[in-house]
Amino acid sequence: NNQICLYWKKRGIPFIPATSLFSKDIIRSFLLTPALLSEIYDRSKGKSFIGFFQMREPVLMVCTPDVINAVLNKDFHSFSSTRKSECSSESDPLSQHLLALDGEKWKNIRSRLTPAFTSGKLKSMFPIIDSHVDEFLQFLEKHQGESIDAEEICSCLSITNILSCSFGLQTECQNPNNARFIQVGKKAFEAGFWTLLKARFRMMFPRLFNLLKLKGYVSGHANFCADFVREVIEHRKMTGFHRPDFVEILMKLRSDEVDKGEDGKSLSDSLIIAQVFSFLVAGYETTTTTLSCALFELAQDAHAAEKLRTEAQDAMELCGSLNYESVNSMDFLDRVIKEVLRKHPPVIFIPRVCTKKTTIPGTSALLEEGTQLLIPVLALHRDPKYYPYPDEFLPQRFTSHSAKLSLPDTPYLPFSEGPRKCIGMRFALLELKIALAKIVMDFDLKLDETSPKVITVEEFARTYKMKNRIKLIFKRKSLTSQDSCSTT
Ligand code: HEM
Repeated sequence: NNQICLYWKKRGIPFIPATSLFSKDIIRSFLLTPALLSEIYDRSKGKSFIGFFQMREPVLMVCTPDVINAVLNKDFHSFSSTRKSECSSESDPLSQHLLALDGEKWKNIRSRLTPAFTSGKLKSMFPIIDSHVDEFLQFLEKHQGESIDAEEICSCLSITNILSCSFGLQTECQNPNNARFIQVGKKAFEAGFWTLLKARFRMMFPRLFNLLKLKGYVSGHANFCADFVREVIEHRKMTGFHRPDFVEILMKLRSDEVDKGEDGKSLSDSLIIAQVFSFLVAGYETTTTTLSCALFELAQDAHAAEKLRTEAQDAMELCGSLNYESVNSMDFLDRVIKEVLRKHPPVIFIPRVCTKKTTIPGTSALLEEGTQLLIPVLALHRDPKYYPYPDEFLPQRFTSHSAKLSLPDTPYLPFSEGPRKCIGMRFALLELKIALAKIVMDFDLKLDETSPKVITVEEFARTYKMKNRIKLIFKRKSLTSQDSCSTT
């Protein structure tokens, strides 16, 4: 142990000693549990950074907004990587997606994917998402008064939107013919306990992970989805079928590039498939968790739900319908979502790896190439220094008059910051806005009595632990004038 601790000592960096390999804490240290990360953050006691060990691997936790800003933004060139070694493309062709790439390959794909997420493209996708939300409302109507599992229904809406918008699947949530595809999509990427173990193993031993030809998903299911996208691409090439989804956008980007004479570098079918997979991997669980947590909070805050309803109705009246412009004009809706993502950020830490020998920004402490860094998003979002009453749900903290809630002043990082920031942020926000605005307009919602009133950080940060936990009851608004749910 002493030998290992020398690692941080030699660099003059404050640190927490490694736990013995035989201690029961070793599992927590391998899994990087939310509770452990909060403990490490608390022990940094206002220092800009603190070293610790994930099992025996040194990791630097970056704790203050100025240094975080340097790592994510200003000195991005020294910290552009998210893992120690790339996934091998031979053992895992689907891993040639944005989340798994680094360096020039990442830069190249990122810049080519960015045009797929402009407001114009998202606006054209509005009717697709809106139609899935309407099917979702029909489901709620059919099951009103029943106790419904929040995670189950939100994951269904989230996967349907992604399979439809990214994979080109023309689907209705409730159509039994699509049920198999939805189940397979969910199973392939569900963040179960084993997926978490594999993710941590890959983080610590990337070369061994590749050598063992392990994959971050269930191969059989993933191949089924990949074959499906391949068929969609072929079908569209042959028939010229038009639908404003990501498959079409990426195919169009490719043909534009070919027109510009960049044929040699054009996006191959498999690269397109890998990218739509990244949208599923990155967007499915994150959106599910956010929507479940938003419904959980609104079910317990009748005042916020009512305010949201009034705002949605006003926006409808002003614009004639709920459309791209009206959902984006809803200021309180925006604050509700911001506060949900502050209190329950689905990505609880952001990993970075030092890509060249460099000093910690603002200090003389030297970091070697390959050093792992970690930004503890959840712990920062729950620090009362930045967010008074951090465990309360207070959308009003995000007023236009409040202090600047972004780096380098305040750590607000649900989607991260800098060049590697979530590329799907605006797509995710659009889905969440349409769903929440429409749900509160049509339904009163309350928590089932069997449901806990508080979700612990361990629960929401581990989606598989949230299953069968939050139970909600929906009641159609028009039917409930006098017996509407009283939720306070
Ligand atoms: C509420 C929902 C979501 C949250 C909270 C979220 C959060 C994040 C975070 C924290 C990152 C890591 C950024 C970094 O390393 O600095 C990320 C990356 C990414 N996200 Fe999201 N995400 C969400 C939804 C989505 C959706 C719906 C999509 C796709 C349509 C998506 C696609 C991606 C991709 C491709 C990356 C990798 C970006 C890169 O490395 O360049 N995300 N997301």
